[in-house]
Amino acid sequence: MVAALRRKHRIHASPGTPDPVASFDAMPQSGVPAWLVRNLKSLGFSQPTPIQMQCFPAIMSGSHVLASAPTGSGKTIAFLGPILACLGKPGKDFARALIVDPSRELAKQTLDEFTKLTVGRKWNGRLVDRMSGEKAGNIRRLDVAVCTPLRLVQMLRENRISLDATKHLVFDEADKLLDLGFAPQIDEMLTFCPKADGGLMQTMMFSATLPPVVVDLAGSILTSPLRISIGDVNAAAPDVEQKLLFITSEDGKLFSFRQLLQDGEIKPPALVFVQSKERAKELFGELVYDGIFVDTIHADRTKQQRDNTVKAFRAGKLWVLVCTDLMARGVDFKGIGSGVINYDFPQSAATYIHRIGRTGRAGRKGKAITMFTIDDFESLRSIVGVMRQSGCEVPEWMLRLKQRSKKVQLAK
Ligand SMILES: Nc1ncnc2c1ncn2[C@@H]1O[C@H](COP(=O)(O)OP(=O)(O)OP(=O)(O)O)[C@@H](O)[C@H]1O
Repeated sequence: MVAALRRKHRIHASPGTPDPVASFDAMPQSGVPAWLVRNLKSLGFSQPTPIQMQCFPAIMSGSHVLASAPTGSGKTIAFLGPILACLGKPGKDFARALIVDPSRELAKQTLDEFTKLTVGRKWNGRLVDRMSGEKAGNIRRLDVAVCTPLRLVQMLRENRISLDATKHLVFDEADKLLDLGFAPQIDEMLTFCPKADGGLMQTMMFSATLPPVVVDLAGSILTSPLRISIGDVNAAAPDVEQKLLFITSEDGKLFSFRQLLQDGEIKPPALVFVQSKERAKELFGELVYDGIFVDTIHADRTKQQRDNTVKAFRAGKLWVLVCTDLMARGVDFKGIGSGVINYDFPQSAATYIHRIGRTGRAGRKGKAITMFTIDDFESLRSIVGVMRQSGCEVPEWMLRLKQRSKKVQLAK
């Protein structure tokens, strides 16, 4: 029966992983508090997603966990839920569980999910950022702390907070946190974590993409982790229709984008990814004069501006949100149906998977359009690989372009 359940939901688990739970109703028998199951159901969820089925018992067993599942498949609750079950009830210590997210937007969203899960109960959760850091010495009780690496390390370095009471640690979007941009901060933060029996407290890593090099790296941080994956590893979410759009020159992108909007190919709200903050500012400047309700999110915008923009987009007050890869990871916008546009070509298959994963979430259908020019030919192959793996037909003309790309490369 367990094997059949795993097969049905494409759950892969390393030997020794406890049996998955098939339904919310079965959860109390395996120690999940009744109030938590009630709250899960009152969110309108009829059954746990596959990653939740497997992660509740795996995390509640106390093991370290390395887990991957498609974008939008409910990974946040897959770690928050069992952590709350392990913590049992609100406590008196600081940061009993610590969730590390690569962006402030994602950290805030994780906290929102915590708030929904614990509604009606006296749990404490908060974003541990610079502001709360100033007051951090006064915060005694904190069940779940959510943070970004930079702020966390700053506060640890300045001895304003301590992780001595932390029992559960989650690296959300683990491959992003372990890549070059964040690795020094993660290394440093790990030196502040108390060790037991030579290892870290229960540590868990989650992402939709875990390339082999990250799995190796994770192996040096985690102790005998249970390895859990749903479906194909490093694949796009199954409910996203993926399209490629060839644009003859960079200048043609804006015209094509306007055309896509006009033809209804892109239906607002739309999330438009560009490569840099300069590109974001440039495109925003163009679209704002078209009378489109547009805004932008990139690293140069203040915290307040970013928060307001996310709020406005969520409330349906913006049609188009132009953003950098800052928004590629984890962010959950419910209304995006046919509106993820890669205006600038993603630099890696992982970035592509996460960007287009902003749509087609939680069982809803989605559509993503990726523009490319002759300058992107060299990167095309890995994205076409992801599309093929998802069962997309790669048109004949694309295959011809790939041949041309070889010539282009040779000509260089
Ligand atoms: N059991 C469930 N049934 C239906 N919807 C769910 C369930 N669990 C979570 N969701 C919803 O699914 C959406 C996606 O969840 P979440 O953001 O956790 O995805 P994710 O797997 O972390 O995605 P990403 O890899 O992009 O970060 C959220 O809106 C969440 O509330």
